[in-house]
Amino acid sequence: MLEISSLRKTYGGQGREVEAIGNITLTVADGQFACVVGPSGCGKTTLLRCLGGLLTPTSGEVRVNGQVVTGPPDGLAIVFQEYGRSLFPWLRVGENIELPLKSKGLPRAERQQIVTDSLKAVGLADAGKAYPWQLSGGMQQRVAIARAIAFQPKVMLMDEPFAAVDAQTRADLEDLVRTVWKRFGMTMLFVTHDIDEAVYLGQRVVMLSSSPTHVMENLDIDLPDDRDQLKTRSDARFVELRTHVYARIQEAKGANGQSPVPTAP
Ligand SMILES: Nc1ncnc2c1ncn2[C@@H]1O[C@H](COP(=O)(O)OP(=O)(O)OP(=O)(O)O)[C@@H](O)[C@H]1O
Repeated sequence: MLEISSLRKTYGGQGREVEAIGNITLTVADGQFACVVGPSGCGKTTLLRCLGGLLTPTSGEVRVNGQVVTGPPDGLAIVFQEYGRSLFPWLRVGENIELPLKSKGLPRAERQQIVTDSLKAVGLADAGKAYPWQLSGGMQQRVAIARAIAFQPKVMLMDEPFAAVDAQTRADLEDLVRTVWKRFGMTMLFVTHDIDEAVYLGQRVVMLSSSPTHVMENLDIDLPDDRDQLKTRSDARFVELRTHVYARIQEAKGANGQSPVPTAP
């Protein structure tokens, strides 16, 4: 469970203060898949960093599984956009996944089993001995997801994880994330720029306003649970939902003086 209460975050320094988050209140229930969208610079990454205990809120409170976040919380994993920077190039894929497990104090045999299972879960059963740089971008992001799964998190945060991969790989990874979420039942908060991706993946889409950032709308995604890249995306309800989200984000951009895209989606 994620509970964000009146969260405000400003960055300061050298006489210039930036209000990254104005006032966000948001709850994500256990096991829910929520996607967050909003105009560029509205504080999505800042929000995830506060949840992950990597940044201290200026005011307000963030709780993960009932505990106030004051540092990286137990049972929480984050997958970042820059897989190239999040994997250690001098460690093999299996060692990358095993590393955080060492801090859990698990015996070696158990760690190895978890590494094998996690790689299998992301379709990379044979990649354990490779180095990350020997793999494609999409495969490296699978490794980053495998590492997060291996940690058996109750909560998974994903920050634009597929922004740097090609469209076909992106579609495969989206389906992988849905499969992993269903299999492991974690609470998922997924930040994306891509409105279609948010509607395709989520049970709910949280729309953030532009600065001063607040939750503009919480939209339930009432699409069937079984999602399919072709069928779901051509479903009339999918088109309706993504059009609604698109219009709201354009509105938010307009309100902030950013020029909205002139044509309808
Ligand atoms: N370390 C920092 N120091 C100062 N300002 C920062 C810092 N990090 C982010 N900001 C500012 O805070 C605001 C929110 O940034 P953030 O990266 O959280 O937004 P975002 O919604 O994730 O952006 P995007 O959609 O473009 O990735 C921006 O104005 C940004 O310039």
